Amino acid sequence: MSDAPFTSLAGFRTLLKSLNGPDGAARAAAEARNGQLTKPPGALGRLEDLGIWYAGWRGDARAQVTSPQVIVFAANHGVAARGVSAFPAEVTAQMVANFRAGGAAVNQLARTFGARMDVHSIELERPTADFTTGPAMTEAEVVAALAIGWNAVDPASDLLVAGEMGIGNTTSAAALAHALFGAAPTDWVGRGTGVDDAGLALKARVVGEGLAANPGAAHDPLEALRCLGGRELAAVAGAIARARQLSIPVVLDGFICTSAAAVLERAAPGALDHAVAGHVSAEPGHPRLLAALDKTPLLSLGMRLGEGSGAALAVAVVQAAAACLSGMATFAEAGVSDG
Ligand SMILES: O=C(O)c1ccc[n+]([C@@H]2O[C@H](COP(=O)([O-])O)[C@@H](O)[C@H]2O)c1
Ligand SMILES: Cc1cc2nc[nH]c2cc1C
Repeated sequence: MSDAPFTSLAGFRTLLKSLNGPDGAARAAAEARNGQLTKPPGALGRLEDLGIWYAGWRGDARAQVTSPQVIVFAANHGVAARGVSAFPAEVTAQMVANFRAGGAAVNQLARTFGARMDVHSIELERPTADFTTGPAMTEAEVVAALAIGWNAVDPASDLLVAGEMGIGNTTSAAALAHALFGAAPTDWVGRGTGVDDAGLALKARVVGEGLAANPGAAHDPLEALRCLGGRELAAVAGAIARARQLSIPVVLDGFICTSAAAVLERAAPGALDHAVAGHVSAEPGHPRLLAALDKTPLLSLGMRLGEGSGAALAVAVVQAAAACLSGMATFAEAGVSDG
């Protein structure tokens, strides 16, 4: 645990502008090693780029993924009272209990790939304000949530998944994406947990109302997070920023996680260079968001659960990429004739 080195959005913005890059020497060594491994050049496809990317950020040409961390941040949204979800807001707290008991999908995925899992429930009894009537959070509230995410990252971990749980948060994520990237509200809304056609139309109206009620959100990504986001989205953003400071690569999850991450990239271009898209969600705004961020997902399995599940599954792909790059023999070592 650490005390977050910011106490205001201005402080967080300053920090984002001074982020570290990957280790160029380790990356170059990984590239050179990849070129000598016992396979035709490029035969491991994207796994090769992924392994080199991971090695560069870890500062070790033979880095392996041995201590991944999955964190699930949960919070409640005032906008849920507008009827934008197929499920009642109580489900957020009920799912937190399920995460803690080990019964959710993400628990099984984290365990399958040897990841530590932590759950941070953020003031569930105090939902954010309904963003169609004004800002969802005060500056103190959004900074506190960013700090919860920042402090949740284990410095000893070597890969991070920041998941989320919050009934109503696909509407918040759509509003955030709309503020960050423009386009129409209908381009960003989807069925979330399963709303019907009327629910989908309501979500688009609510997103439009959110921008109208918070005009400053369109001009400043961190202000967009404060006005349209939620505590779990801010915590996801804080955790991803902290991972960057610790040189811990990140696997992004679905639509909500990616919208929170997008705040960082819009506030400081390059702020997501240490992150890969774990999967593309069935939520229709997600492929659009990934395209805007120039990220190609590792997996496309039609998942739309959130809670870090798609990213936890993609941890296996990053583990595999790092294992090949670090563990394979070179042509010289194996006595295999090269081409
Ligand atoms: O990750 C995704 O792309 C995703 C897509 C749809 C729904 N979810 C999850 O479902 C919840 C939000 O859905 P909703 O309908 O309440 O806005 C929240 O807990 C998310 O984790 C997540
Ligand atoms: C049951 C349920 C589980 C979830 N996990 C993440 N978001 C969720 C939303 C619902 C409704």
